[in-house]
Amino acid sequence: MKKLFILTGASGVGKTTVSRYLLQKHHIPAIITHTTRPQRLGEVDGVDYYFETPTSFAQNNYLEQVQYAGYLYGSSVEGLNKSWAKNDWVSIVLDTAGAITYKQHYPKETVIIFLTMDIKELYQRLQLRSDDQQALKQRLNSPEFQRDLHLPPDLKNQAYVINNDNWLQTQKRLDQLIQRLKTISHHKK
Ligand SMILES: Nc1nc2c(ncn2[C@@H]2O[C@H](COP(=O)(O)OP(=O)(O)O)[C@@H](O)[C@H]2O)c(=O)[nH]1
Ligand SMILES: Nc1ncnc2c1ncn2[C@@H]1O[C@H](COP(=O)(O)OP(=O)(O)O)[C@@H](O)[C@H]1O
Repeated sequence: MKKLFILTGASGVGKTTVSRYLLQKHHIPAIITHTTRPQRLGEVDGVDYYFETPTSFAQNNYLEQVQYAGYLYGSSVEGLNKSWAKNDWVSIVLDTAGAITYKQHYPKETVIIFLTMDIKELYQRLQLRSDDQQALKQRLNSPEFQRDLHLPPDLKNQAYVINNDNWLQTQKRLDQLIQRLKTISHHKK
């Protein structure tokens, strides 16, 4: 059965790290989404995101799109269907608004993983990752960042909440979850 793992939570909480782990350890590839945010050092166009100008962003056809800390982000049905054509289990990194939209569109297929972590540690991680203090400040103050620190009421009892303070523990939780879902889908066959 097809599955879509949605990795969500505030900036810096570990969504991208988890998505890479799901690929490396469990062969679950991530769907690439589109954004107008400037490329960060080390990010690759067509790998981390499709980096767009506001004009090119508007030309795509999105299942959903959001604004996050001043930039646009969007994901397409085409991207999902292309990924599902190659792999039954795929992942996507979304803000919580996107996670809610996907849950409504694909209630049976979505598995939502909401990541949390100690807030002080989160600020430190973001400081370490950021090369632009002004951009970081804008992000931390954005209503979207503040909103995504907590599980939204619409996702209550709909998400696996994983604390990512400790990477070894996170890997263990993810492995257990994947194993459980594999067992369930095996019994359904
Ligand atoms: N709804 C939605 N959110 C997205 C999409 N692409 C990325 N995001 C989310 O947008 C937010 C900002 O992403 P980014 O600028 O890469 O910052 P990060 O959270 O620090 O990695 C994160 O919560 C991403 O999960 C998308 O296509 N749709
Ligand atoms: N459990 C962890 N312990 C320590 N550092 C972590 C952990 N998980 C992620 N990181 C680091 O924190 C930073 C933010 O993680 P990232 O996956 O980019 O978050 P997000 O995609 O949610 O913004 C990265 O530098 C990453 O290497």
